[in-house]
Amino acid sequence: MTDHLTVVDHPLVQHKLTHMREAGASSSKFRRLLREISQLLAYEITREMEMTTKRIDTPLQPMDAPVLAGKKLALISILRAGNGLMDGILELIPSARVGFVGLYRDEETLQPVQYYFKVPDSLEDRLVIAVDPMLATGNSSVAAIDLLKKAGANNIRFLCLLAAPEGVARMKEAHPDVPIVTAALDERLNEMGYIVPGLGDAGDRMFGTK
Ligand SMILES: O=P(O)(O)OC[C@H]1O[C@H](OP(=O)(O)OP(=O)(O)O)[C@H](O)[C@@H]1O
Ligand SMILES: O=c1cc[nH]c(=O)[nH]1
Ligand SMILES: [Mg+2]
Repeated sequence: MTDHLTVVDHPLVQHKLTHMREAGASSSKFRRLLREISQLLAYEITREMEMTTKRIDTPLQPMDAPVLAGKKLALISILRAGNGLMDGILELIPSARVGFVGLYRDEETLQPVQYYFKVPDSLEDRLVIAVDPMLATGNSSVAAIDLLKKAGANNIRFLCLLAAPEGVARMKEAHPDVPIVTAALDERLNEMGYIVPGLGDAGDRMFGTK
């Protein structure tokens, strides 16, 4: 991918996102819509994956048919909310290897606190897609990608549902080589570091916590 930021303005994505933003949406509805959107965003972020051909026999004749090249991609969920995107993407790419980066954002300092890290081997040979619904200050995604690079990843893309301009700028500064795919670029962050208009705390809305 060449653009640093891609906003997927597909009507189905935008319609589903509007329903997710609504304050009254239940956790089950929120999770279902996130799963559905994740597959549409994954479709976009996996464009331009490397391809090769495989010799096969159709019922009529042999052909050199397109297949994905190289090692299986690595899908990395930034816990917890990343899991809401990961499940749907795994349905689309069932052979993906899966990793987890456990981070939460300290509510006062807005700095990420790490509590878990487990990723597939040979990250340096894989396309790595890191997923987290929210890109707010960018502190969490920058930290997660720092860790992935330290573990060897060198071909990383970041998939999120909502991004704030502040977070996009922070990612561009820290990781200009990591393209971002999102469903929407919102207006700004509020004084608490929440994306506005946004949808609130994605993890809490998915899991029914406060
Ligand atoms: O760009 P930032 O300012 O770092 O904010 C974004 C982060 O905040 C949320 O996670 P949270 O800390 O609420 O953890 P959770 O997924 O466990 O709810 C979100 O899922 C991102 O990881
Ligand atoms: O608006 C925001 C900002 C950070 N994390 C969220 O879940 N929502
Ligand atoms: Mg949260």
